[in-house]
Amino acid sequence: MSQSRFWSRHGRWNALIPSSEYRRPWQHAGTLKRSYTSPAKNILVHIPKCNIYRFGDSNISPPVFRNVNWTMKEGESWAVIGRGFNQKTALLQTLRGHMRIAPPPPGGLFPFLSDPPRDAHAAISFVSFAHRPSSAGSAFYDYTARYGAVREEDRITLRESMFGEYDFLNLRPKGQVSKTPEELAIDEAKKGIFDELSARLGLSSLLDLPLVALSNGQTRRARIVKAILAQPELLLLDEPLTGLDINSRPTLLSVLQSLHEARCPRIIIGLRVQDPIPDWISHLALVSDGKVLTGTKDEILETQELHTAHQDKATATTTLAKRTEDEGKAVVVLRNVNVSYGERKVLKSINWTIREGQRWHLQGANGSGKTTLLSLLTGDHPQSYTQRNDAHLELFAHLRPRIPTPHLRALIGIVSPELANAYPRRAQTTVWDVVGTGFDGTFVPGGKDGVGRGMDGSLPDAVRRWRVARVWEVLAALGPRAWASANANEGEDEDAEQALAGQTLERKHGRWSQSGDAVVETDEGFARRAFVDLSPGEQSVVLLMRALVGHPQLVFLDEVWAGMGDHMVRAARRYLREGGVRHDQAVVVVSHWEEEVPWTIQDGLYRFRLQDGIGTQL
Ligand SMILES: Nc1ncnc2c1ncn2[C@@H]1O[C@H](COP(=O)(O)OP(=O)(O)OP(=O)(O)O)[C@@H](O)[C@H]1O
Repeated sequence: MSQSRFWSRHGRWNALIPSSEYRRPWQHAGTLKRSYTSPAKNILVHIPKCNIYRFGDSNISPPVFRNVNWTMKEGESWAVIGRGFNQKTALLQTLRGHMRIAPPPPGGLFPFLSDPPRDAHAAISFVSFAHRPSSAGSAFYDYTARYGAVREEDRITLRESMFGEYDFLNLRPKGQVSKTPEELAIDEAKKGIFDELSARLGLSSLLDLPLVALSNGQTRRARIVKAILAQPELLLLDEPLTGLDINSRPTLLSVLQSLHEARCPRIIIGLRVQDPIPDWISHLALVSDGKVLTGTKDEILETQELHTAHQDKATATTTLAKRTEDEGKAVVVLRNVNVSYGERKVLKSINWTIREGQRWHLQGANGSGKTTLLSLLTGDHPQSYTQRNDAHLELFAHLRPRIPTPHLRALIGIVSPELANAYPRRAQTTVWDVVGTGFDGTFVPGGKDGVGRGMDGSLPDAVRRWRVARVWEVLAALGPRAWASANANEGEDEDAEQALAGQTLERKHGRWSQSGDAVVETDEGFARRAFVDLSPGEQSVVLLMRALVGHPQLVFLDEVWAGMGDHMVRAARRYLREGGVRHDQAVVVVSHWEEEVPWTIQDGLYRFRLQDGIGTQL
């Protein structure tokens, strides 16, 4: 069926065509028609000079946000931009009803939902790309399952995940009752929309793959499509661009723009301060140090806050030695390495040598095979064992089958979205425990002092003491005091360190430090906290500490900044550039944002790009 016939039969999902041509959403049978006459209906979000508290905190405790004055009107396009400590996400969580607003806004937080009254829980959706929530359980989730034969329970395909496995039988989701003609009409319209969105977001060729086989960026795009199909009235997307390759970003933004303009759904996006702000965004809510600054994009961009964040990137200095070329010892040698799933060839004849001391940026579009390549090097991929004939996979001067996987885990420090999702979140596991598992590359804390048992199970006392000292070292370099220092100094490190040294370091009132009453958690306090209770950004930092603590020969930093606040990123970048990794360690950074890599070409950075399965050193 041609596209125009499709639209005329089912009513258009107006968002997919320019909004100036068509502005009436939800016209197909059974869906809600909206009119926009009453003034309340034109106000989407209304927070008039209120404080925002965590539930359970009284009005005399310090609020998460003080004196918030935010009115979002129909027709405006808002982004929430946050620096540090996940405050952006806290503001978005406020819109989900996860915070207490005092006094409660007269007319409700969402005036547009008042006539006829609609349930905000049903009307507002939130998609976040933070790590696995703590509610997902404490067990280790085997993230390597996707590389091997797909298990029966993981067989559900992308298409089935959108519409249900028995959809073709036209049955209601959990019953045997056939769908009504009206339901079938809605389904058909939704499928058309789904096909259109899938095509625009590059998912069409993946619809019949098992969900577990999708790459990170492919999964993110699929989650956005699914959220849109659920027909919320307002969709909150937290960091939708993170993890998307450079070509997908404009496409996704243009889809979001047209959906928003057609109000099906309206969209608020959460961005990090360092993210580019899409042209179509007209208004910003800038969240910083317990304050929310709202206004037009131009007004907010003029404020000092955003400038400093951008300046920081330019001011860092490097300590990286000059390019080592062929001097260092080879830690990885790949020759003619291949990975395929049936007919699907993901990596074709890859040749790549990584030497000690080198810093690499591994590049490639979503689905180009970066994670697959790293999983060969970490030994997690079953095909790391089966490189035969002229294919050669050598790790730390041994052929892969000759080096036991537990040894590899101790020799490689890794941060990745897959590992972050998989890391067990047991109630009793502390930050110290998690960092301590980095020495042996395990997932279960153990050994005296929680610093592991060593490869042969007997850790000499001297090594144990070194490990303990080393945990304190990374806690100091990457923990809350380092973030506060990065926050305070905006570039002048020494002054800030001195200012901090004079402070009483104690923890008060959760994770959000308030402006004016600088409160910084001690390393000891942070080390004792339960990993599961940390914010996603804090968890990311702790997993970075885990990757670096043992000074492993090879470090993989895959989307290392995910979820981290601006201050954390600054502290971690500084540490990485200024001695956090030594000259005998090799580092591979995977990121779709060149500016996120802690080193530049001038510093001697090497680049390896995957495209259509082929790897090229640039
Ligand atoms: N079991 C499988 N069967 C078929 N294809 C698979 C399987 N596992 C992975 N793939 C495909 O392999 C390709 C490479 O995936 P990979 O996760 O390595 O990409 P990536 O470069 O890391 O992407 P991203 O930037 O989105 O993280 C993807 O197109 C994915 O769909």
